[in-house]
Amino acid sequence: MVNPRLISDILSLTSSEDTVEIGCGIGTLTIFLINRVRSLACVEYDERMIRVVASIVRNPRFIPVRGDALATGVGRPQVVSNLPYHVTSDMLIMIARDNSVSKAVLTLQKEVGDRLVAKPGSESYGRLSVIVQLLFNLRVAGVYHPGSFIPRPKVASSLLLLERRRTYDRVVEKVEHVTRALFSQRRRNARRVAESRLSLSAEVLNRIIPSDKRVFELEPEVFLALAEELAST
Ligand SMILES: C[S@@+](CC[C@H](N)C(=O)[O-])C[C@H]1O[C@@H](n2cnc3c(N)ncnc32)[C@H](O)[C@@H]1O
Repeated sequence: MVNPRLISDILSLTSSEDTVEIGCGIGTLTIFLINRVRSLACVEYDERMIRVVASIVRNPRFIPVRGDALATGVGRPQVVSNLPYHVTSDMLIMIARDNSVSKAVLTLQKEVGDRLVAKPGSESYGRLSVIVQLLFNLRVAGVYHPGSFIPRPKVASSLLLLERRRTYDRVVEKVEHVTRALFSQRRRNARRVAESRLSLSAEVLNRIIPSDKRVFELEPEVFLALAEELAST
């Protein structure tokens, strides 16, 4: 990350609470973040990077951890990350499932950011949009040119702020199941797909799913209502 505007935008969204940075790299953001938060743990997969960052950020409030963030989880109220591109979706689901996280300040590919904030009926709307929108209030805080990074990616990036509005619980776990089942046939009539993929009665499906909607046109609350029915059976 080499764009000072992006770094300052991230810092301005970050609160002072205990924080985890996922993937600190050589510490470009970390050296500023440590002065902004009460304590900072960094989970970094690459052992060489963690050695570099540990030698640069010499502060008793800094805890460098060599590990896979998908395995360690977050376990703190705030997470800040320029997410590793190859595991962005997995990281988002991990953060969504971790109720210790109340706030996330995330840099990710613009295309993924667009998917997260997408509205029902749009091409970008999908599983991730539903799950993340049910759990968080979210907004795109900025869009950044590929030259903001070295090496330079092919695509632009977005900065997203996520603030938790709902706990991940048994019902949201069922939302994961419902969205997986229905979005496998996103353009088909939602009731027809639900009849074949969910173990719910026709009466329940007819009550919850509007007859003329296709899967990708359903509001997040419809997936939630289906999940609530499944969780109560
Ligand atoms: C996109 S780079 C961000 C580097 C730095 N924070 C910056 O913005 O310049 C992502 C970092 O995540 C690390 N990483 C990749 N997979 C990871 C994982 N599963 N857990 C923790 N760190 C990971 C990579 O080694 C890399 O340093």
